Amino acid sequence: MASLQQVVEQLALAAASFNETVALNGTSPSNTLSGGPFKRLTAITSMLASTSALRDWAFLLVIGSLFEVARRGLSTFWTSLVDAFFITAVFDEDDASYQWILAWLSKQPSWRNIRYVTVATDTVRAVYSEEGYSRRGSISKEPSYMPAESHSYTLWYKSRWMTVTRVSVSNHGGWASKDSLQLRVLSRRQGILGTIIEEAKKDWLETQKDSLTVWVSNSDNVWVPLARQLKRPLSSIVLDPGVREFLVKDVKDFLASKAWYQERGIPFRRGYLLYGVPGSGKTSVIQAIAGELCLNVYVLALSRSGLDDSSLASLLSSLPEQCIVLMEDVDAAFYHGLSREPGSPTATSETGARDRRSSSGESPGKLSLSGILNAIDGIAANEGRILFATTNKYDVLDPALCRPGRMDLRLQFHHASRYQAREVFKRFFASYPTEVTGKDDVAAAEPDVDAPPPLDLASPAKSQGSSSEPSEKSLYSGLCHTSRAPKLSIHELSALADQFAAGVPERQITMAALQGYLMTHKATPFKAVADVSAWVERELAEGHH
Ligand SMILES: Nc1ncnc2c1ncn2[C@@H]1O[C@H](COP(=O)(O)OP(=O)(O)OP(=O)(O)O)[C@@H](O)[C@H]1O
Repeated sequence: MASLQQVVEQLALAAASFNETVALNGTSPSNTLSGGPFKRLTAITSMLASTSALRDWAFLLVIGSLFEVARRGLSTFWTSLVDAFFITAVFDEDDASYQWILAWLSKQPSWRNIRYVTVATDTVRAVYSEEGYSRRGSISKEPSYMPAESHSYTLWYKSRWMTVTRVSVSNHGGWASKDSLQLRVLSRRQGILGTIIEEAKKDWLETQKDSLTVWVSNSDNVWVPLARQLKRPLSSIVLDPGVREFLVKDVKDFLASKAWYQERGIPFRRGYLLYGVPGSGKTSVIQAIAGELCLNVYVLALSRSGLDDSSLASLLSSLPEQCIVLMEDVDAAFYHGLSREPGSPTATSETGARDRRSSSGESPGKLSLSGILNAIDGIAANEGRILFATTNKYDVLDPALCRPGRMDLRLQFHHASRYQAREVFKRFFASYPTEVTGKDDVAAAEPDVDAPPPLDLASPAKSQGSSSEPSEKSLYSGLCHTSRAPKLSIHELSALADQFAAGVPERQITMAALQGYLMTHKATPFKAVADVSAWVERELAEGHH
């Protein structure tokens, strides 16, 4: 060890005189090679190479190696100990089980006592308690507590000790990060994990019962949740008689027929093409069906730049077993210069589409028609999915896309019929929350506990004409419009709805436009009826339809 000390001293001396020489002479180190510092360096080198110094180096090496071996041994021992006594599970953010575990955690009594959390208020990540849904049916942004990043929590579950750690791993050079939850339960029985996951899934479904999650694919071609939406009641969709019921029955039948499909060797998939005028309810009916059947919606934008044949196939094959895939405006892909074969020149596009795209600076997609067709019904396409495609331009679509097996059911949506106009009016001004039920008067309607006492406008004689409607001033009285609007009996409502429908020409106005018009008369049904003809004239003159 003495020689080591000498080496250190020599090094210090050499460094000091080296600095001195450079500072005084302003010479570069190469100029000093023949001077004192060089001699000292030579002395150090020979000392380092001497037998005693080598012995000391070897000694240090052995000590260091022993320490490292001991450290690794301890770490392996700890890992085996943990493996022997703990069950460890990792839940990745990309997987549905991640959300289940978050929902489950929020319900654990010991979770309420944690003292360091990340607060989430966005509707996708946050795990809402039952109270998170306000009584009026909207998703309130109540904060929920998520595990903080890189922090470990200790919990007790069924008298078992467990830890929860949220880890965030960054990728793409730190631009993106991916979360995972690590659960470690002190137990030798693996069944405990199954119990937790079962319970977590149940809790999650419970929090989801009034809402559905909309997923989109991100630039990495991975499904990510975009939004949680309250379910839209099916009854809010007004189509011609029987159409809505037919569609829902068909989807339900499909979901219940897995064995039937298997027995006959038919791929268990079904595709629906809803086409027709914009604003006729295509998207709305899909949303309502998803809510009715508790299916999440996976939105696939074929015109998204960066989407190519292989990523489309992998996205469609990584869907959960029962879900709705929504390809909105499926014509957009064709319009934007879709090629028939991978790498071939555009075959189905309108002339000049590619030029338009390059001049607009849009990045060229590598999606081909055969890629889309393969993704929809190829060998890798997953089972049990329901595909809904919508378009306003049926003629642009390639017939191969529309054939049965890909689009099993094609449904055309039109401008509003008089029937639809009547029904949408009834829905708008019914003073009870559900569908028009045939109840005779408002007294039979369910009481609205939040509303102030109803206005006394029930008598038809009194309610004729604008005098029965709330005055202009009352429109801004601060009451919600449902309490400002006159409470109409079922007979009054029917009569008004008939008058309204008579003012709407058959199949010339869209449902969206009708809805927009009624929105401007939320509290004034009589005025809505009185002004409808004039409004229709204006709409048609302006060529909106
Ligand atoms: N049949 C309908 N019943 C009830 N509401 C409707 C109906 N059609 C349209 N609406 C209303 O009009 C608006 C637009 O409807 P939606 O987006 O479903 O139409 P769309 O046919 O999908 O239009 P686009 O082709 O432009 O996407 C929504 O707010 C919806 O509530």
